[in-house]
Amino acid sequence: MTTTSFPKEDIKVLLLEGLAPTAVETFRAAGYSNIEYHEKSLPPAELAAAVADAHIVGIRSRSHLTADIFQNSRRLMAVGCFCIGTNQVALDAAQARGIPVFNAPYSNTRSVAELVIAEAVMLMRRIPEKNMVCHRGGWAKSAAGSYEVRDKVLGIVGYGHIGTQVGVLAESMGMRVIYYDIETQLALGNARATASLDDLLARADIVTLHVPETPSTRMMIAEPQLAAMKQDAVLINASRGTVVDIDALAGHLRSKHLAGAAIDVFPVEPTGNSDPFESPLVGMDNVILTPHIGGSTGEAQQNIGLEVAAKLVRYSDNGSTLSAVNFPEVSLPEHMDSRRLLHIHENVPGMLSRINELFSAGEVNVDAQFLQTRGKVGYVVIDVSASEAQARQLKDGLAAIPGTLKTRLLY
Ligand SMILES: NC(=O)C1=CN([C@@H]2O[C@H](COP(=O)(O)OP(=O)(O)OC[C@H]3O[C@@H](n4cnc5c(N)ncnc54)[C@H](O)[C@@H]3O)[C@@H](O)[C@H]2O)C=CC1
Ligand SMILES: O=C(O)CCC(=O)C(=O)O
Repeated sequence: MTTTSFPKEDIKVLLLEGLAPTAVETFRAAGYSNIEYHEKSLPPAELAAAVADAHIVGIRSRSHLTADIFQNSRRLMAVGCFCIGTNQVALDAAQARGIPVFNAPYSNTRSVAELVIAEAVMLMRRIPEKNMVCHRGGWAKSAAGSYEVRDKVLGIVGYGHIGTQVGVLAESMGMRVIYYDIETQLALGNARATASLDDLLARADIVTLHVPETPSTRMMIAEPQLAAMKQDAVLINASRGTVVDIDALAGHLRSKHLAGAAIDVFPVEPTGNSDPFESPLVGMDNVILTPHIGGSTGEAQQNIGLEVAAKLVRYSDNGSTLSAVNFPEVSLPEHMDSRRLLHIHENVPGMLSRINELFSAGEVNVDAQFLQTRGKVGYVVIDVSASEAQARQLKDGLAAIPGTLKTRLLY
């Protein structure tokens, strides 16, 4: 009674970007054997073709799933972002095709926060420059420009899951934490909200960015904001590359207005480890450059693999969409004694009555019904006591309702 409407071995799972083995194991343990696994992201044309052939797709931050890809991927049922950010996915286009997108909103939070704290210490001690001098066979033993982080002001831009973790860790080391967020956020410990971004930039010795990529955060730290930072302050960006004007940052580092930076994310990132990396910051001794590894720890990747794969399996097996980022959220009980029909449709008036007419005309007993809408999409789940043939007939009937985006039958 828990198999999906077509055999699980026919459900093609495409996993890109070297997802942790826990992801593959979770699919296999749930009976999904048709798994195509890639260590890297794919070039755009290959990606489009591979996604068009898949029912379930798992990616990280490098694979850009565009509106065109969704338009041409008729089999696609669900997408899993095995990370926090979902800016690489055209979420509205996915929604319009009836495709839920899941992510792992917390699994790598701690990993990013730890890296940021480590970088704050390294930058305040001017370790990047000293490290380079040693590598070149020199010796730069000096306390000039080196400071403890204790009692320094840490300015956190974006006080969400990661920002708050960074703040808690920083306070435990004696830093004074201030933050700026567009939403009113509960201050943890002794952290204090600032009145504005400019206020934060004028007061912080260390500025760290933890905002998502959105229109409001694009180039949020550009020339005027960099100019507003304190002399000898340092900047850490482990959010998204589009948040900082990287050329302007290079200028402020070169002129020694800013003492250093640690940058993990870039406006354009290589698609794989064999591709070249280019940035105006390359070769600058006062900059720590890392290849988007804020969330790349064993712990984070294992947990993300389990979490997102489990969400995809649950949706495929049971229809639950809890924590989908673009889709009506429904947490469903198991349906051991019923057959379950899923109907994803355009969110227009009268849809539910058309669905119900179909069931009363068919004289089928409805055991349970769940409805949720979000944006332009509605999602109805109906459990029925019906034979397989009756259920298939109902599925065909549902598919014929104008405005239907997708239907599925779970046994
Ligand atoms: N470097 C890496 O490997 C990783 C990077 N990230 C990035 O970090 C970002 C933040 O992650 P979380 O803290 O989990 O997200 P979150 O959603 O919990 O927090 C983001 C915060 O930023 C605030 N915000 C949004 N727009 C803003 C604006 N214009 N000005 C000020 N605040 C604004 C939000 O209100 C929210 O409080 C993710 O969206 C992702 O892009 C996440 C994980 C790993
Ligand atoms: O590890 C990754 O591929 C992406 C991490 C990240 O940026 C995120 O979780 O948003």
